[in-house]
Amino acid sequence: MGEVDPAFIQELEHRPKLAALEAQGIPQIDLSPIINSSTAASAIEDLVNQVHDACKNWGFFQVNNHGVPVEVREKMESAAKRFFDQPVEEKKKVRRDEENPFGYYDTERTKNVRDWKEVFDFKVEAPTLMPASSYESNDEHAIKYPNQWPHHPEELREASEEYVKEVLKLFYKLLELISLSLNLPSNRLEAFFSKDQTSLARINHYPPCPAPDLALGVGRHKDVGALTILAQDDVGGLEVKRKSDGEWIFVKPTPNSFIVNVGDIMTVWSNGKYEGAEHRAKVNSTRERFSIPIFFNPASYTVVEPLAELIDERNPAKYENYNWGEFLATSERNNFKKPDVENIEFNDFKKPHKLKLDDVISRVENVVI
Ligand SMILES: O=C(O)CCC(=O)C(=O)O
Ligand SMILES: [Fe+2]
Repeated sequence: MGEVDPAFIQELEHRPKLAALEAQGIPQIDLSPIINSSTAASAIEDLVNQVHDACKNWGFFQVNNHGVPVEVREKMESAAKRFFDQPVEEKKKVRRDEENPFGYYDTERTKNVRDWKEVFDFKVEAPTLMPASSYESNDEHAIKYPNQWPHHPEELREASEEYVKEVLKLFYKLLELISLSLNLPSNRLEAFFSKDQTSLARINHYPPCPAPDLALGVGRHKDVGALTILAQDDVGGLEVKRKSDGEWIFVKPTPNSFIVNVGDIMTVWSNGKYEGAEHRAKVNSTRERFSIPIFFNPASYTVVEPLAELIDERNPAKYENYNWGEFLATSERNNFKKPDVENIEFNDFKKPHKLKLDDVISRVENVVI
């Protein structure tokens, strides 16, 4: 990546402050009650309440005692480092392109500004049934995309597959807790993921940056899927926009914990009870940083709409329904073929019936950029 190309430079108001604000961080949730089999019902109830408050007030929380074995995570992290330590020509052997949207990529933009990062993407379920780029609603053009695994390091595939298997178990536990926290049966959301899920795992590598005051590793955004589970290393850089006052709060790295956040699909399912928060990743001039998010998404043919149990006369649906595959096809086509335009985001794609101030602001920004 070398020196700072103007394409990486953030507008003045979006540049990061180098001193981090750590006060009153995201909620910490200890999942041991659901890992131990002999847990009292009251402990589960307490956990469900914590999940409810975290999803509602922050859209983000951190979990520990989550059941993912530390060795599995360490193996994943060391294979990831070995992959990115290689020369760029080697990494580009598995580059993502119009034929295959998964693999290595180093030119991603968020809100039309280059991110100071390189990524390696792979699907949780492979091959994944994804809509072809020209989407039709009864899509006969769905394509089964395989993952592209590099020859070097050889262990990346096995380490990744093992890692995903363990994080999936955590995901299903969180999904149960979230269902309960919305006063729904614990298995209410599971069916969305039982077949053809389009979940995506990503390894983010942020090299040291000569201008960490001007560029960002990932610019401000909300995740578009249902739920994200992210592992970050000990360097730190993730910041979450606190809902109560709009301040950017640094998420202090905690060894062996995971960061969980709500995405736009969950916002719609919950009819706006749980809304994800904007977040971004800062970079620094001395240390490279890694983070590994898994974006959990339903099957591409899912129609995303507020859950019927959560709407009634007093709580009418706040969102129109939309087809997840159509959203994916539109945003992916946009990112591959028209790199100079804004990436498609949820707010541009489907407008809630009732506009909230946030939506208005983000659309105004989209126009200005
Ligand atoms: O690196 C991080 O901490 C955040 C990454 C992120 O938000 C993303 O990849 O969507
Ligand atoms: Fe994100």
